[in-house]
Amino acid sequence: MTTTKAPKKLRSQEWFDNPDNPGMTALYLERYLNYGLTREELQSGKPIIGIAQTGSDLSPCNRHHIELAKRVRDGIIAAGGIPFEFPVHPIQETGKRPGAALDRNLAYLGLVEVLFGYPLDGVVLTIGCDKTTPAMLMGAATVNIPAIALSVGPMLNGWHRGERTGSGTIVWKSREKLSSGEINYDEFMDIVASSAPSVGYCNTMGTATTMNSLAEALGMELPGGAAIPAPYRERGQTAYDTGKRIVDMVREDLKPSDIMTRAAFENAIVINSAIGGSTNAPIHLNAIARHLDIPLDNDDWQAIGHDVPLLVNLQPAGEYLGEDYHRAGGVPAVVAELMKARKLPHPGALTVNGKSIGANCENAENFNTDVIKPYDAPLKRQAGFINLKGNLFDSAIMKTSVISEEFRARYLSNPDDPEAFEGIAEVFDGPEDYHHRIDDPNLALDENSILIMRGTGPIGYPGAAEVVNMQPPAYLLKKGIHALPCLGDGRQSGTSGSPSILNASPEAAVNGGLALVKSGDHLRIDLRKGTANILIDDEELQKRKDDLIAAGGYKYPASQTPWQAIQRGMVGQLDEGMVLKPAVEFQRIAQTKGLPRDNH
Ligand SMILES: CC(C)(O)[C@@H](O)C(=O)O
Repeated sequence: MTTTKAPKKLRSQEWFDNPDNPGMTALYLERYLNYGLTREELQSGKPIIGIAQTGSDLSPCNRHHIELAKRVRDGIIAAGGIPFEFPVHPIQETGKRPGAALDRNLAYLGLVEVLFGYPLDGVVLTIGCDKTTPAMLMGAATVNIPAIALSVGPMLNGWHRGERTGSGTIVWKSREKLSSGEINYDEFMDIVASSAPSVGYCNTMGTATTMNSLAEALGMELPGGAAIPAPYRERGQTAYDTGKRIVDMVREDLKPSDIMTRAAFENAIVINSAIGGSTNAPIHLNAIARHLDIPLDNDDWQAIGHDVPLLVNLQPAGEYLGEDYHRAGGVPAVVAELMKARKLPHPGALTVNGKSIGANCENAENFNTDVIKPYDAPLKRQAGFINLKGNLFDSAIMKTSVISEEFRARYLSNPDDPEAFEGIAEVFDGPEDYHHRIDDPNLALDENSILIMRGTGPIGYPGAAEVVNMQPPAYLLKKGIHALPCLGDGRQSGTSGSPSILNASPEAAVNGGLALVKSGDHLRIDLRKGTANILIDDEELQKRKDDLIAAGGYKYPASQTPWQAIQRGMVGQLDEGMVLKPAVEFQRIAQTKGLPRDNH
């Protein structure tokens, strides 16, 4: 499928070439002429292309975009456009406290104001670190001017003593060894540093590689663009091609709403299961969809994604890392495997290059079937998410592809009650409480314990922190118990191999079911039925709720910054994408709200 649309007056010309209002036109033009740009350039109908720059010294995962933007500029100029690079509020997953997710909606708001308020005809979205990708796609969806995403790419593979060390995943594995005394603090630091050997984002299938792969799956990146490691030659070349392509997209008036359709989201859900994508993906894709007025929820993730097998053998669900993923063929090779099995739901979905995802990928070669498994010989069958419900919450996600053999044998193998387990709750109010008490022998935790982390959702821990993957106490680790069931209203790193029950909505901070659980309560989780319940009767549960509300509701720490307070007042829950409620009413503003008014 290709797109050809009649040329229309460029948006930027309303600023730069409006003879009906010479005063304003002169004012809009004069300062931009100071860059050495000529009137001829700005008034001849050349598309003005924004480069939304997410790289900075505060955001190491995206910092390489500062280099790549040079090649994007070259591409834009080569295709007859004019590049205008501008900064985006930095979001660094590993650096920002109390959590980078708090800033996703802030960066989104900033991008919307820039795209709407300046003379831009199209935009290159420089994506990478976890939240930069959804923030940019949400902004592009809202303003709906032609947009194309460029990944910064993963870091090179990490190595330590001849073994691959993957971002994040090695932290969770090695902290167990540190706790049980197998390695010391310095060794721990060296092992973790080895996993971050170059520019780029996490080299595992963490949230960054997931979200960049899904940006490609949604059709918003050039084919093959997600997996190229940041330092590779092809990365700069893709940057150049991306710059060239956005100019033509403006000429074709190919907009995010033409590409990110319900069909594209359904493709992305299937591809997410096949790559073993992060539990953060439903949050962000549900959010992007909301900004496009496309219905999408966690029931869709289970219905469309659960039966899809795991094909990509990357950590944390598998063994390899980002360079291997790229060399095996990246997203196009995964899509080709799905297509051969007729499991890509919508091969006809349009992508930024003007062709369908099916046309782009059907002949893509899989160069390493140990890294990208054929559909009929997957790493795991039925590897998508389960959407659990019950009196504990209305929705919480469990990633089945990271359920280990040890976990399955201990919790999910009772022949009389397959896929279900019961346990006794130990409740922690936030990560501080967990760190303070987990090794206390008086808790007497054992394999029947279920660890609960609450107060960590979008309101309780503003933005919802990645704190739910809790390791067992040292005394259980030493006995060989590497994972207890974990459950929480916060999130978990996409690099974690723990099969936690995450993103529970509504959260404790709005007096959801988790606020009512007490340590010692019996819980029942049934993966086949998709249920998670406290085993107490409804009357007792209602009484606990009444008592909690009478006592003023679940308590959480006060806001520490203005944005924390503002967002807390208007943010939704994780199952609905943690979006700002008023913001979703502003879908497609460039089409529905006209142009902004003149400023003088
Ligand atoms: C590893 C991080 C920082 O936790 C994140 O990038 C993720 O994968 O979720």
